[in-house]
Amino acid sequence: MTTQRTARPRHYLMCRPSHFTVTYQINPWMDPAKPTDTALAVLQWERLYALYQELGHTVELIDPVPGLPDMVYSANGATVLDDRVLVANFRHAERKDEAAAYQAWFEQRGYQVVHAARHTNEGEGDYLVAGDRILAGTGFRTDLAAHAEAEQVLGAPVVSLTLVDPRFYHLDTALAVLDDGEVMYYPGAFSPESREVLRELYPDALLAEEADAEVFGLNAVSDGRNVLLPETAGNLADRLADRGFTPIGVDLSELLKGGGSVKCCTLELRHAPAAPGGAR
Ligand SMILES: CN(C)C(=N)NCCC[C@H](N)C(=O)O
Repeated sequence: MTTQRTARPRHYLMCRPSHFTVTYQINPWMDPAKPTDTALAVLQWERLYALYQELGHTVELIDPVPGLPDMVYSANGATVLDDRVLVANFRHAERKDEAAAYQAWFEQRGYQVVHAARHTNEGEGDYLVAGDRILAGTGFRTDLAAHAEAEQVLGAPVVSLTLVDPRFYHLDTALAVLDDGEVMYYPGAFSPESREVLRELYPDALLAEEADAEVFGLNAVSDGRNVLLPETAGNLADRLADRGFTPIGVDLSELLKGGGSVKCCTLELRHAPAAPGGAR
């Protein structure tokens, strides 16, 4: 019998790709010699933005900043748990200034804790909240030392996972949280030790094949029932359907040129009810 899945309304932060282009290379997917089409990127992004709202989710927006073309990947801006925000501290100079924009956005909304990170971390690119724990990537972008800082600031136990394949440079390219206790991942992206950790924590996980991982199929967003993922990850979509999820294919081919897809464009805001007199 197929498991019945229940969607939970979510709250997301997105950034319109008004200034999207690829003029530098900080991951293997980016090629500045390949032309980009900003108008098409905006159109594809608008479809994702509309889709979330059609599914009953709330989406807030942060203003894109000229000269910060990667700001569309809002998942990298911070990690939010209840009323606590750990702001990103980007590895590469090209993205460093994004942190101030994200920090200001959260401060203006009256979050209790808005922590400017001491250690290099790239937000939900490497921190995925999975029920009561945080799965944390390291190896390419987020420093291992940052994981202890995340645990302290966000107040949840962190499980460190080491990424070993440069194509999958953020945890959210290699693993997606489908529900509090359920994940899908591509084993080949992880060190043998981390594969063992994942096997123990999630013996029933959906294991993705390389072909689906390579088209960023794991860069997916789930609300517990609907799973939005790149439309090219057809095999993975079928396997999600077998497990009772509703896969929804999305075309973000322009944003793939920057090395990101659905999840990268989506930062989840998980917060407690605003305190009396709070700004939200
Ligand atoms: C799924 N991924 C990797 C993300 N969470 N973010 C995409 C960041 C892309 C940007 N050009 C960079 O290389 O930082």
